[in-house]
Amino acid sequence: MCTALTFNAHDHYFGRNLDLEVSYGQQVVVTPRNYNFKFRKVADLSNHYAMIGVAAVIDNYPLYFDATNEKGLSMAGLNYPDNAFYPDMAADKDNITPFEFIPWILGQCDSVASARQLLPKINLVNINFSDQLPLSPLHWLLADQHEAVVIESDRDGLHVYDNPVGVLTNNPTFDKQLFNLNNYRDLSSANPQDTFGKGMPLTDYSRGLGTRNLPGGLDSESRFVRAAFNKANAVCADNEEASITQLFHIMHSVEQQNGLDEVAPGKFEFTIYTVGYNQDQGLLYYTTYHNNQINLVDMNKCDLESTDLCAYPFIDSQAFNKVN
Ligand SMILES: C[C@H](CCC(=O)NCCS(=O)(=O)O)[C@H]1CC[C@H]2[C@@H]3[C@H](O)C[C@@H]4C[C@H](O)CC[C@]4(C)[C@H]3C[C@H](O)[C@]12C
Repeated sequence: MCTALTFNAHDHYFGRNLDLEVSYGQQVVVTPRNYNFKFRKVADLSNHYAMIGVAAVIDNYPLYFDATNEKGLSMAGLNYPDNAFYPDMAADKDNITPFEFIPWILGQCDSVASARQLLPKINLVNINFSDQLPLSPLHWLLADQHEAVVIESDRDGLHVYDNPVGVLTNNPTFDKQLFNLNNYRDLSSANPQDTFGKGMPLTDYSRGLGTRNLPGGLDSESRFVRAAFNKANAVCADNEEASITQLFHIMHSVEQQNGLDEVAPGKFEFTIYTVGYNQDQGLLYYTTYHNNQINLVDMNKCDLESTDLCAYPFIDSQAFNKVN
């Protein structure tokens, strides 16, 4: 499972946890403006917006899991099993494969508003990257500094949902996830009033009672509610360090600890990495499961006019700050 969300604080931020039991050799990858993006069924994009993100690079092609472009538009693909449906070719549409979707949108759009112009023309066509890397059942969170949408390709077509909470996890469909928040309207960062009933005075015995019914599970509905609540109530000082620190606290509040989510006998899904993008400055911050230190990659330190990908392997081991 995975979680992605937007967070507005000192600047505008976009976070994503990748929860999985296997690695695809992903790394931080900057695609400069003149890298030639090949597409299976539409014309190449030889000049496009530069982007930074997490990708598996296969045959010099960046298979992005999540990314942000130089205009601050961010996008992440999250698992959407049993619901995602990718149709056959459609003659009257732009036939984009699911693995090309992030480059197609981030390469050409500077905002959600401009992506809204392209989305109705897109058919997410059922073409594999390769036999070894078959189609992934995904849905996507797409966000700029001002708004977020969720894109789901279901049996009945492509849905673009406005996302007022700026959060996405996995199943069920996004409209159901959003409706489910109504069941939690009593949650509060303040201790609740005693409304239990007459003749039964109850004690305010602990701080935090307003969050007692916040779901704690790792399932996708619980993480959706927890991420939405934690984000909506987050406070932090108005600077970059405090904003990034707070974003990573929110992301880690829905992370998967190794050992808690068994997906096959003796095999556990866990939060392999957490990324936090500063959308205004082209920065990618990350932690990995084995490295709590927040690491920073700045896309502007790569030659953004180049034709070649610029890749940085994850630093995936713990560095203790030795005090004595
Ligand atoms: C599985 C990943 C999503 C994380 C997630 O939601 N996991 C939870 C699993 S579950 O719900 O609990 O079953 C997704 C996110 C991005 C995906 C990758 C990207 O789409 C890029 C390529 C696309 C290729 O078609 C398949 C390999 C792949 C490299 C994908 C493998 C996998 O499907 C990834 C890594």
